[in-house]
Amino acid sequence: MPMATTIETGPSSVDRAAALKEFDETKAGVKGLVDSGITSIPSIFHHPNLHITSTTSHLSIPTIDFSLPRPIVVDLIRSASINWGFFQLINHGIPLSTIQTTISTFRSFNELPTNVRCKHYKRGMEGGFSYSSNVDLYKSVAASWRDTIQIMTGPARPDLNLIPEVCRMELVAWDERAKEVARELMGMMCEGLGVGVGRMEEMTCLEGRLMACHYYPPCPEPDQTMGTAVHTDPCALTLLVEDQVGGLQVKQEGEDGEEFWVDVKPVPGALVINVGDLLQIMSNDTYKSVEHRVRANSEQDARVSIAIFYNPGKRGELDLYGPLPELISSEKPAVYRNFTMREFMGTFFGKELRSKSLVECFKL
Ligand SMILES: O=C(O)CCC(=O)C(=O)O
Ligand SMILES: [Fe+2]
Repeated sequence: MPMATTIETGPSSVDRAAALKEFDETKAGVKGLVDSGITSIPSIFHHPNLHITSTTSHLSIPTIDFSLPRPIVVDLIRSASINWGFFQLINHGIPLSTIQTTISTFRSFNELPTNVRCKHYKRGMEGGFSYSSNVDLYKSVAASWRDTIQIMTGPARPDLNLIPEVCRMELVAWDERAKEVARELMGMMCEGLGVGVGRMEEMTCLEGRLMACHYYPPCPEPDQTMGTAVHTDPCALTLLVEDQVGGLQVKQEGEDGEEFWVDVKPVPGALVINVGDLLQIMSNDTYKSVEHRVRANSEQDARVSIAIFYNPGKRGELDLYGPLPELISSEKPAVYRNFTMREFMGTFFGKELRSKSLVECFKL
C-alpha cells in the first residue's frame, strides 16, 4: 500500500524550478532580460546572505613583468603562487591588439540580434561546445548575472561549426596563442617548486583545455546578485583576459585571520593567472588555489572575460594525479592521496560551484 508522503519541496522551490526552466527556455540568457528593459531582477537571481564586504583598495594582486631575467620571473611567480594564488602577467609577448580583437569578437556575438544568438543556445557539451546562461543553473542556490560560451579546445578538437562564426577564428587562434604562454608559465611554476621544468607538460597539463567566455550584462540591481559566485577553479592553471570594466575579486586573509576581498584592477593587455585546485594538490599545498568571485556588473557597458582552464589531457584509469613524488619527504608528507581525473571531475560536478572543498575531498 503506498504511504502518504510529505513532499519536501515547498511551493517556493517548485516555483523556482519552473522559473529556471522558463528562463532557460527563452534561450536569450541574461542579455535577453536586459534587452527586455527590466528594472528589477527576477528572484531566481537573488543571492541569499549576500555580503558585499568592503574591499581593501590599497592592496592588489602582484603584477609580474615576464620580460625580466628568467630567474627573477621564476622567483616572482613562485612567491605570487604561494602568497596570492593569483597574479597579472605583463610583457608576455602577446600584442594588446590580439587580446582586444579576441574580446571584441566575443562581445559582437553577444550583441547579435536575439533570434540569431538564440540559435546557438545549448546547455550540453556535445561537440565540445555550449552556450548557456549559468553553466550550473539547475545546481546552484542562485543564478548569477552572466551568459557563457564554453569550448573544449583539447585534447580533442571541438566541432568548429558549432562555434558562432563572428568569433570562431579568433577564439580558436586565441587558444593557440595563449597555450604558448601557458607552456612557459607551467615550466616556471615547476622550476619554482624545484621539480623538472617539463614536469607539468609531461603530465599533459597543456592538453585538456576548456575555454569559458563570459558576458556580464549591466545589472539593474547589482547589490542583489553576483556575476560569478565565490569558487576556486578545479583545473591546474587558469589564464584569463578581460576588458576594462572590472569586477573580479580575490579573497585574502589578513594576519589576524580576517577575510577580505581584493579587486583585480584591469590592466590593458595583461593576463590574469591563477593556481587551480589540481596544482595546489600537485604542489602538495605549496601553491594556493584561492577563492574568487565576480561582482554583478554595475557599469553601463557589458563586461567580457575569457578564461582558459588547463587540465591533464590523459584521463585513463591508470593515469593517477596527486602530490608530485619529488615534493614528498618525511618532513613534508603527502597532504593528498592520488586519484584519477574521472574521480576528480566527478567529485567537482557532484558539488555546487560555490563550495571551497574540492581539495578537501582528496586530503589524506
Ligand atoms: O570573469 C572573471 O573574471 C572570472 C571568471 C571565473 O572565475 C571563472 O570562469 O572561473
Ligand atoms: Fe574562476
